[in-house]
Amino acid sequence: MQVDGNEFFRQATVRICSSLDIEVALKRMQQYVHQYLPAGFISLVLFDPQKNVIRNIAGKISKTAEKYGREVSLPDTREMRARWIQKQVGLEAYMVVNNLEQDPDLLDLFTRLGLDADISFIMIRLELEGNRIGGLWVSTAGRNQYTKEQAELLQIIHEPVAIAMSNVLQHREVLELNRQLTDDIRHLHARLHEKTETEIIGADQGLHQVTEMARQVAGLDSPVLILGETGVGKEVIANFIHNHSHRRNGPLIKVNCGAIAESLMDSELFGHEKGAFTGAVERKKGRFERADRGTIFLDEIGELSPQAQVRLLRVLQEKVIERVGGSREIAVNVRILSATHRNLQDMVADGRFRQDLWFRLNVFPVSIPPLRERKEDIPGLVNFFMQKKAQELKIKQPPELQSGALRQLLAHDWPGNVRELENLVERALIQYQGGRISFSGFFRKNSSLLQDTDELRESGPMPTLDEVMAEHIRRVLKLTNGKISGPGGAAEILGLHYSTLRHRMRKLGISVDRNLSG
Ligand SMILES: Nc1ncnc2c1ncn2[C@@H]1O[C@H](COP(=O)(O)OP(=O)(O)OP(=O)(O)O)[C@@H](O)[C@H]1O
Repeated sequence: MQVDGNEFFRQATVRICSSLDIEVALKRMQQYVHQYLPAGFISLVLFDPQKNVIRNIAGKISKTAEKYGREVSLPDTREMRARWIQKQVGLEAYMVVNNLEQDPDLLDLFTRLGLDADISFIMIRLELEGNRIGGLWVSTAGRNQYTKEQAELLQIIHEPVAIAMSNVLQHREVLELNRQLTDDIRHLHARLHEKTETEIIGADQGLHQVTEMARQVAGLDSPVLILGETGVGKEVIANFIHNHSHRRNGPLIKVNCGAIAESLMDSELFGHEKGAFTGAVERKKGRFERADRGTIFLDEIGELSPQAQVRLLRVLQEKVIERVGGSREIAVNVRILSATHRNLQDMVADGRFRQDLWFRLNVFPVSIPPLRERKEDIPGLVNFFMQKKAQELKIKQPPELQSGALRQLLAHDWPGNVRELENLVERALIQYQGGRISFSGFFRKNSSLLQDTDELRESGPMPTLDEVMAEHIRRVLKLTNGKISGPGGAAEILGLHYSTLRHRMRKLGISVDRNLSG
């Protein structure tokens, strides 16, 4: 068929520029080109000379190929590199392959891509400002389908196609930057609303040693492992270390390793490339990348899956991460703080936690004692939480404590540590109805005397009311060391006048050591 080159150029250019959606534009151009040469498949292939890889960015190169293919390494032979990089237009402006069997390098590439080798194709070199950016691929099934003249006809449109390809890439980059910005803003908003308390109550008392250790290590980049029961304030110490380090203006990214599904852990920590797995519709930065030039706080580190432990070890050793589905190493500059309420040493002994990872994390362990071992901190904590919670609940003036209230708090065992104390103060303030505040109601409700009905039914013959009362009074007397009246005495805790309590005790046959009674 006689073809007017100028008309071909004009019509093909109009089509490749006809839509912002490159898939639509490419399809229109394919339909036009197909009138002059077989064009079953048409695609734009990007070439990255640094990595010596190619990637399909629009259209399809065959029936079975993925639409947006992954990066594929080119065989690293001199001939192959010359084909893609040399600029001898005329010799390398296009490539016509009618029989892959005659081209071992290309055949190898096709085999690796899992593509049918029984095809013919033309690849037109695409350049922009003298640099090779990729190729226009046109292919059809069967051998010996193309002539040199057809390739030369296609070559006429290399410039408009290269410009269209460059526009697509820039447009996608803008979209990706936009998405990352939105993602970053979302994270910053989340951080703004996170509590980042830096004040350590008890820094001069029960937490003196812990605070000193945190201060010593804060300025260094060493990993710190923060140990302690749940709710003791591990996160408070992590905040303190970050805020006293040279990274304080960088991000502090918190990860609760126990709260992330195991299947998502790798992608959460290290990010993923688009298409890395079903649902990975966009590239996503992981928490390590977000923490770059800052600190990452890995809470509940004992919950990390074995795979994530291996990947974390690699970050600690090599200071690089690899996104899921990616092949590129990304350097990260991150300080690692971790915390757990578990005994990691036992977990190492049981084979549940990697010993090499434990050695790396345990460079500087800081153990926070439970609240029951530092009761001297309770008055300061109560005062702090009264102020804080009153503010949150919009109570103008936090109420004063009833005499004896503190004594009650000091007597409690605090299995839930500081968090339990914080919650108790909040509950008391919510229910506050004026006057001085007391916490006795909460402790009474928690008493084991008030078992639920099932437990009661199973616990054998029911005690009489007098027996229950007698046991409860004896417990309270034990708590107050036999003190009956006055602040913190048993009468106050039980909400009785002291003479009423004495009367009841006499009636129930409860005696008390006279030296202790008030
Ligand atoms: N020394 C402290 N000074 C001020 N607030 C504290 C202190 N210790 C704990 N808190 C408060 O108690 C609550 C629990 O503390 P935090 O979350 O740091 O405990 P954690 O040990 O990290 O808990 P978990 O084991 O559940 O992760 C938080 O609201 C925190 O602000």
